[in-house]
Order: sequence, then C-alpha cells, then structure tokens
Amino acid sequence: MASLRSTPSTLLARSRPRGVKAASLIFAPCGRSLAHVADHHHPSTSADASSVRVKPFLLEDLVAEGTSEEKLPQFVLSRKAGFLPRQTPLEHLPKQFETLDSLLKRMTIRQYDANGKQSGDGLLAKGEFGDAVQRELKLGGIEDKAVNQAIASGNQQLLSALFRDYCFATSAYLLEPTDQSYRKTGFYSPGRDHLPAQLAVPLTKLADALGHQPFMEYASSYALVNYKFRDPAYTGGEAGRYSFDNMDLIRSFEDPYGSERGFILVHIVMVSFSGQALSATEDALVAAGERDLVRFEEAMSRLLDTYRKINIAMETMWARSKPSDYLKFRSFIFGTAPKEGNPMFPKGVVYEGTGDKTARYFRGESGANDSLVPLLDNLLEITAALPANELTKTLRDFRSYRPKTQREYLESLEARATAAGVKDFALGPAGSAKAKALYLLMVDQVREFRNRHWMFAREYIIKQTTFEYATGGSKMLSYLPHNLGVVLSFLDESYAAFTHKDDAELKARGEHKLLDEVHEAGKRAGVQHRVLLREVEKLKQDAEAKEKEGDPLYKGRGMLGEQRDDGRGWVGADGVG
Ligand code: HEM
Repeated sequence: MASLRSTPSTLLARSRPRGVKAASLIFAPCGRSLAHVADHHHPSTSADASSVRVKPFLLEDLVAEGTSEEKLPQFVLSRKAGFLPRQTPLEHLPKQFETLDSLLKRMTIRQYDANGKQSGDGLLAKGEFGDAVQRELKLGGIEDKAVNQAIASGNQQLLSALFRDYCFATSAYLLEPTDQSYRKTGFYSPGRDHLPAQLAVPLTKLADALGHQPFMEYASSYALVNYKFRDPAYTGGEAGRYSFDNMDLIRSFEDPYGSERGFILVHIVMVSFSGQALSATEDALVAAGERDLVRFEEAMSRLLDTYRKINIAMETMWARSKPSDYLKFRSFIFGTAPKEGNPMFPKGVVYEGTGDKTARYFRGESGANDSLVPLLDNLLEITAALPANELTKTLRDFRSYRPKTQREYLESLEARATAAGVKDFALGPAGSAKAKALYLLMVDQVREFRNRHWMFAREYIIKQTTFEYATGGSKMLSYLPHNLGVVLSFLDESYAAFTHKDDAELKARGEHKLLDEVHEAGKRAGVQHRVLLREVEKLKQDAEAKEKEGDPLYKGRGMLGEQRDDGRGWVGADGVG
C-alpha cells in the first residue's frame, strides 16, 4: 500500500505559519499525505506551500528511485540494517596497509595466539606504541598513495575500514601516556598533544571523504564498524547472525575476548534491531499524519516489541562486560574536548602535516552518539519537552557526532513528528485507548533504557572513578539523571491523560494485559522520579562534602598541572592508586 511505504521524501523546511495545525502541513490539499503525493510524482507545487520535497532517507527508497547501492555511504539507513552499516565491516585491509594492520594487531594489551590462548603483552601494555608508530609509519609511505587511491575509488566499505583503523591508531597514540599512568598509579596524566603527520594526514583525508570528524566516533570507528561474524549465515536466536556468541571484534585496545568485547558487542546486538525500529517508526509516522488509527496501533505495537528486545539485550551488559573491567579500556575512548577544562588535553591536539596549526578538540567515543534513543525522543516528541539549558545543548551536540545520514534523519524525524502531531494524535481525542496505551508504553521503554543506563553509569563509572568527565565529554553526574528526570516527568504527565474511559475501552477490547502494563508504568514513573531526585541530591552532597574536606580524589581535574604531595602530577583520580 502506498501510504504505508516509508515516506521520508517530505519534510517541513520552514516553520509552521501561525494558526495552522501541524498535521495539515504534511498533507496535500487533496487530503493525501505529501509522501503519497511524492510517490506518484505530483509536482511539489500541488502540496502545501510550507512543505518541500527532500531526498529520501532509506536505502530501499533510494534504490527504488534508481540510485546505485554501491555508491551509497555505509551508514545509509535501511529497513533491513537500520543504523548498522549496509555491508559487513571489512576485516582485512589491502596489502598496502600491512604496517598499519600489524601495528594495530600488536598494540592490543592482551595478545592471543592462533589458538585463542593468551600469549603476552601488546605494545600498549608496555607503552611502546607511540615509538613504534614513529618508527614504522612514514608520511609519504606506501599507505598515503593507497589512501588517495581508496578515496578516488569511492569504495565505501574500504574507506570505512580505513577510517576505523586510523581512528584506532590515533586514539591509541594520543592516549597511550594517559593509560600508562593510569595503569601504573591509578591516576590519569595528559595525553600527547601532537598527532604525527603519518596519522593526521590520512585520517583527515578519510574523515573529509566520509563526512566524519577526524577522531574516533561510536558509529564510524569504535563500535558499529568493528564486528565480524563467526558464521555469516547464522540464523538462530532473536538477533540472527548478530547474536552475541556469533560475533567477534575486529579491533580492540585492551582485550578482544574480554569485557571490551562484551561492551562493544552488546551495543551491536541492540542496534541490530534498529532496522525493525526504523520500519515501525516510519509506518507510525505516516499513520499519525493520516490519522489512521488502525495502522498507527499496528506500527506502535511493532515498535514496542522491537524496543522490548533492545532493552532485553541491553540488560545482558552486566554479564558480558564486568563493571570492574571498564576502566581497563576506557582510557582509550576519551576525547580531546571540551576546549576549556579537559585536563587530559589542556592544549587540545595539533594535527601535524594538515596545514592547520591550531589545536583541535573533539568529543570522545560514547553511546551518546547512538541513534536508538534519539529516534524515540524525536518520534514521541520527548525532545520538545527538554528544557533549554546547557545539558540539553550537550545532548544536541552529541547528535553532531554521528554519520551524516543519521544526523539528517534524526533532524527530519523531529520535524516530521512535530508536523504530524504524534503525541497529540496518540493522547488526544482523535486517538484510541490502545493508541494511548502503546504511546505510554513506548515512553516507558525510553524510561527503562535511561534508568538502566543510569545504573550502568553508577556501577561502571561512578563507583570506579572520580574523574568528572565522561568519554563523550559531558559531566555525567548532571547529564544522565537530568535526561532520565525529564523522561520520568514526561511519562507522569502522559499517564495523567489516561482516563477511566480508557480503562473501560481497553477492557471492552479484551486488552487486559496492556491495561495492567500501562498502570504499572504510570505508577512506577512517579515513584522512580522521587527516588532519583533523592539519589542525585545525595551524590552531590557527598561530592561537596569530600571537596570541603579537601579530599584530593574528589578534586579530579582541579589537580591539573599541580604537583601532589606525594610528588605525582597526575590530573585525574581513579581510586586505585
Ligand atoms: C557499561 C555500559 C555503559 C556505560 C558505562 C555508559 C556510559 C555513558 C555515559 C557516561 C554517558 C554520558 C555521555 C558522555 O559520554 O559524556 C552515556 C550516554 C549515553 N549512552 Fe551510554 N553507557 C553504557 C552503555 C550504553 C549502551 C549499551 C547504549 C545503547 C546503545 C548507550 C547509549 C547511550 C546514550 C543514548 C547516551 C545519551 C544519554 C541520553 O540521551 O540521556 N550506552 N553513556
């Protein structure tokens, strides 16, 4: 059916005129959605003047329009692969890159032999990676020509693999001293503030070719292009070939078979459901725009099933990646931002050989650059409820550290959900009790995600370190509970729209389970919000008390450049030294 097709081809480009209902803007005067109009190649002038036709987002639509898949970026969105790359990440680089490949293999702290037995210490364990890069990689070497050739060829799979690998080498190079001092003393020291040309030049070229920042990112380097399948044809389990036990890492800093593997691969398992999530999102959006309750309910049910699988996969993190191991690989995923106040890179980093002599600052790798939660924030119009403050500015800034395709999609989704009035449709008089229930349960999925995530932050980070910046550069003690708090209030308010009449309607439709779930979710929101506020207040009081007592561990970045009483000049404090 045409109206159920994904419909990213229309997007509000200008702000809504005063007094015009949002929903009317995605409808053509004839009452059909603009997407529908676009499907039939009506000239866009027949549509509402406030709307414009923009390029489609999903691979399936692009191919249907005649675009060659080969030239599309790896991160083109699709109903099949969602936010994962369209091709399996390339494991083996061409022969010209054998020096780079060898360095990356030898750098990993725990080395394994061909039989999977631990075989010794890697370059990063001994603090020898930086020297090895200087010795073995040269600007003007065989790799440079090969990078230029790869860019000229436009081979997206190869370019993505090269970008991943130069990012790994860059972060290992810059953060090796930080990690070394952490291992020896429990305190971080500043990283290297110059990136040598043999890394800086190819990395910058590749970043420009792919539209990325020239620094390690969540999607384009550390996580979403860093897996390989044991059996590419495996179909078992909910996640098929993306099942945890069917995957391995391509690159790692610390341990390819330990907690680092668990940390990365749990993200992949979760994101492997994003094709289903995108598909249901697009369908729900069209249905809301067309005020089609039956289709809206159907799409929202699918979305709910999908996010339940995602949250179940997230829960496996505890067993797959131990909280006590997290800091063993975390040093390498920090960023060089923020410009003011990051004690690891007080002077930023100069990328030698690129012609730019100014210091550069980039956020580090963080799940905050994942798109699963922003997808729901935008579809459910939670984003519109975020207060305008520094923390939400951070949240928006995180969105710029993802592939361009995901950035553009999320922006368009936010605009289209507002235009379609998804929240009003689900909760207002035009909706049904079931639509309301499903909408509430979707908000509850966002709550579940952010609540579990807050528990991760407590156990993997707050209990292990006092260093105040997270890898993405946010001050997580404020940032994470703030966002969870917004969702809890949002859920609380949405629950207030659920009336006795809705109870009766759901009962009449035989939806007893759904009804129970709605009430559980609604009641839990209020309780959890009160608990969170108390908990955050206590954490802040503890931190303030420690600062007053002059506990050096709580000073964190305040120790920058200072010599400690024991003669150590370290900048961070991770409680093990
Ligand atoms: C051990 C597990 C994890 C830890 C310790 C952790 C830690 C963090 C931290 C500290 C932040 C704050 C932002 C920053 O980096 O500056 C963050 C943000 C975020 N992380 Fe994670 N993370 C974990 C797992 C995950 C997983 C599995 C996902 C799923 C894809 C994820 C998605 C996110 C998102 C979406 C945000 C932004 C938060 C928001 O919008 O409220 N994280 N994470």
